Amino acid sequence: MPEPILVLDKLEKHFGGLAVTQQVSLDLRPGEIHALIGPNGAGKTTLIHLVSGTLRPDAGRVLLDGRDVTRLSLPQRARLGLARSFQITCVIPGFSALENVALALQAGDGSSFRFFRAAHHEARLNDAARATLDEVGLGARATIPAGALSHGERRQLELAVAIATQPRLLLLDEPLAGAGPEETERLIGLLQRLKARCPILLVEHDMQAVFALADRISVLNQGQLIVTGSAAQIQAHPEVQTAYLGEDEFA
Ligand SMILES: Nc1ncnc2c1ncn2[C@@H]1O[C@H](COP(=O)(O)OP(=O)(O)OP(=O)(O)O)[C@@H](O)[C@H]1O
Repeated sequence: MPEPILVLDKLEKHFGGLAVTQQVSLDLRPGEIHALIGPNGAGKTTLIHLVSGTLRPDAGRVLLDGRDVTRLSLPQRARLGLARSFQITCVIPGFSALENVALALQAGDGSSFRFFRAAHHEARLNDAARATLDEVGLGARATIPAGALSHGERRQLELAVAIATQPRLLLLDEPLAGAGPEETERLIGLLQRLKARCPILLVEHDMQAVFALADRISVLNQGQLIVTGSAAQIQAHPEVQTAYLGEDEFA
């Protein structure tokens, strides 16, 4: 089995007296989509914050490629290849899709944003940006301002911006939220293709999408990890069914 890219080791987080993350351990391996699910308030978003570096755990460790990054800030983790999409991704509405990706590529190169005017004329950068847009299925929309893209296309662009920095992994918090049925299908296909290049830790409420996409699923409930397993394993798990009582995902 390949070495995991990301390891969460007994992570703990409290907000006042509330234990929101309790001894949570899981890993993310190359080529996989690992979905994190659980009822409302289970602690999924908090766990993503602990991984990205927005929040520091009270105890436990986050390892990226075997390196302990627990004490590193969000930008320091991002530089090591931890890309979080959709909440911190900066897409500039007035810039074309191509310019947005070129800017991300340039930032990933370590060059200064001061040079972006010159850079967007640079053929090499544009070729790479175009290839990234092709990869997410937006090649034909390269010249359209980001602000004029449809909701689903904007998500595709956000993914292009995220992968332009050549991350080691992607943290995706509800990438399908607000997408219509066709857009959802397109995004599922895209995530399926992207995972070979970049493994994905995914928080998603759309259970059908989770079952279609995830190689492994971890279920959180009240801050505790109940089980990690395949879709069939977690669907058959009695504690998972109890945790979801009253919610419609497993009805
Ligand atoms: N900054 C905070 N201060 C205090 N309590 C918080 C804070 N952030 C989250 N919580 C609490 O922690 C618990 C877990 O919240 P979290 O947002 O991580 O859950 P979630 O599984 O992502 O929920 P949802 O599916 O509804 O988005 C909730 O009870 C929430 O009210």
